[in-house]
Amino acid sequence: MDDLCAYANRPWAFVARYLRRRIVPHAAIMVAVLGAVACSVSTQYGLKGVVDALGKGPESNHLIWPALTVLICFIAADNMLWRVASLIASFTFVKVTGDIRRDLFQHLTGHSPSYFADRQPGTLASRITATSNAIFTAENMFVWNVMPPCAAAFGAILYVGSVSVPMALGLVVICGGVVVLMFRIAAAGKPLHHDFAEKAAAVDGEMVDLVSNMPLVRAFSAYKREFARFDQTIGTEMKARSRSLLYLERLRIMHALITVAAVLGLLYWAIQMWQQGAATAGQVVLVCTLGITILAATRDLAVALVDVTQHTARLSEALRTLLQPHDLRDHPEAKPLVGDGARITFESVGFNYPDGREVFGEFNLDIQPGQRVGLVGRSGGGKSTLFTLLQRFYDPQQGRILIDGQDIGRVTQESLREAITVVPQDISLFHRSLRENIRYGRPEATDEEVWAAAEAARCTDFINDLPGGFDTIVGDRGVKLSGGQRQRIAVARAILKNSPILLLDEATSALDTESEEAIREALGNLMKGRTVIAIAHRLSTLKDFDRIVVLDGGKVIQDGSPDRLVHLDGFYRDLIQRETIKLSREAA
Ligand SMILES: Nc1ncnc2c1ncn2[C@@H]1O[C@H](COP(=O)(O)OP(=O)(O)OP(=O)(O)O)[C@@H](O)[C@H]1O
Repeated sequence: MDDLCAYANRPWAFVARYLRRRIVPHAAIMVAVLGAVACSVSTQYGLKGVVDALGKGPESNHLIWPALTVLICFIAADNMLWRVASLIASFTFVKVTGDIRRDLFQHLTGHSPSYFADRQPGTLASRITATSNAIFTAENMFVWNVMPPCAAAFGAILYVGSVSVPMALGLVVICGGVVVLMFRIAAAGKPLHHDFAEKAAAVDGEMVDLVSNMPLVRAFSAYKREFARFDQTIGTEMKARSRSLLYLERLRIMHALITVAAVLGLLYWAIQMWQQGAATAGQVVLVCTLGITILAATRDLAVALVDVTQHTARLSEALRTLLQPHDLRDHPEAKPLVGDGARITFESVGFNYPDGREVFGEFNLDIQPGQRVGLVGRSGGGKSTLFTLLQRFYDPQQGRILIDGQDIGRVTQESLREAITVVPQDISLFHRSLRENIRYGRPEATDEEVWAAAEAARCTDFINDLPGGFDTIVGDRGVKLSGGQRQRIAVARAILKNSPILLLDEATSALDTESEEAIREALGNLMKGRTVIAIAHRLSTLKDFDRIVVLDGGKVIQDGSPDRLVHLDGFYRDLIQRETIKLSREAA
């Protein structure tokens, strides 16, 4: 796939890319439509033949039947060609929408967390749909509403030329002038259409944000507040939409006035020619019907043109947002990471978030293969940032991060992510079955392997109690499971992934003793034989580690084995004392 970002500001080139991919059916549609239009315009010429034959009186019977046959053939071919075109279009246009959605979705998944942090997920999803819908509508409009009137007007002008060349030339000038004028006025309305496109995307984003936070809205009884806020967002979008539509309507009215005047002029001219004996009655009828064709054609063209302008605005807005370059790309010479025990080294790392907030100045940390390191420290100390840097969600501005001696900025992102498993605090589960959620760790795992991972993660007891067992659907983000159960599913998924490095962000929420015991055992199984860095909150977890690192303000302020640190004044001893007091209070 060529780089989609090149199309961020070229909506028409983007559309052309997908037309080229399916060039043969598109060409077939065009040929069929143009053929149908030619037949449709020729129908009026056939009608002229019939009128002229009738004008010669009842004795010209031999002229009427051939003229009628020609007319009927044109009508039949016209209808048949339309059906052929619409049959091919019904699968070609749909396939184009599939191609577009697939490519945009693939590009979207390559963005870094900072891209997603700055945007609402709902607006991104809706922009993908809006883009494919806009192109689907534009394709349909072009083929059914723009091309036929243009071709019909062209054919009609040719036939008018057969009656009077100056009349046909006059029509060319008028039609050309009208189209140029419409284009220019339509282009001037672009800011209004762009404004509407942005507001429409905001409504989608707000709606998804609201739906995904429904439990929060319910808990705070915030329906009225949220409804008022949503009402306001919709109100703003409706105003923008009305402004955009009114502009288009003004354009149509202006067009209607010009074309009515032009056709009246044409008729007057034809009647004058008839009065002077320079045209037959059939030719006057021909000019009359062709004039109406041209009127209808330029009106349809104008309507389609302005609608396409509005769709183009939505398309450009969506492409500008979606097709931003990926800020984390593989280095041109990136090689897959070669595992060798999983030693992790932070070497003079300096890092600021994109908003300029500095987290690490000159950070150094060396973790030996197979070592279990507990990260502790005050909130905001940089523990989670250390995880994001190790997964290369951001690149440090200074220094290097190495795994087994290889700079993570120089290895492929895929091999890096394969080497690291993360069990986050906020567990994400898909709205799929338990089996699929666990198997997510390794899609090719057999049922037996999935079950063994579930057993090692102490999941099987509760899975057996569920009505659907392993095939139970866990609900949106796993709402049908308890916090402890969700964690154990995440552990099973991580066991199945079986990567040499484990990053663990321990949940802070209190668990009952039984759950805590089950999770401790599950984590114990998961940590075996891996290099582990865990953001740890519980005393029971910390005692299993080889080393504790205390982070504060992006610096290591304590580093050593739990046994050593417990005897030194400092954050770790305070933490142990605080938790011991808490536990003894709870026991009392
Ligand atoms: N995406 C982000 N953009 C900008 N600043 C951020 C971002 N994420 C974190 N920060 C800032 O970076 C600093 C370190 O945050 P980090 O989440 O690493 O701390 P932490 O030690 O994990 O805290 P906690 O224990 O509360 O989770 C904080 O000041 C935080 O506000």
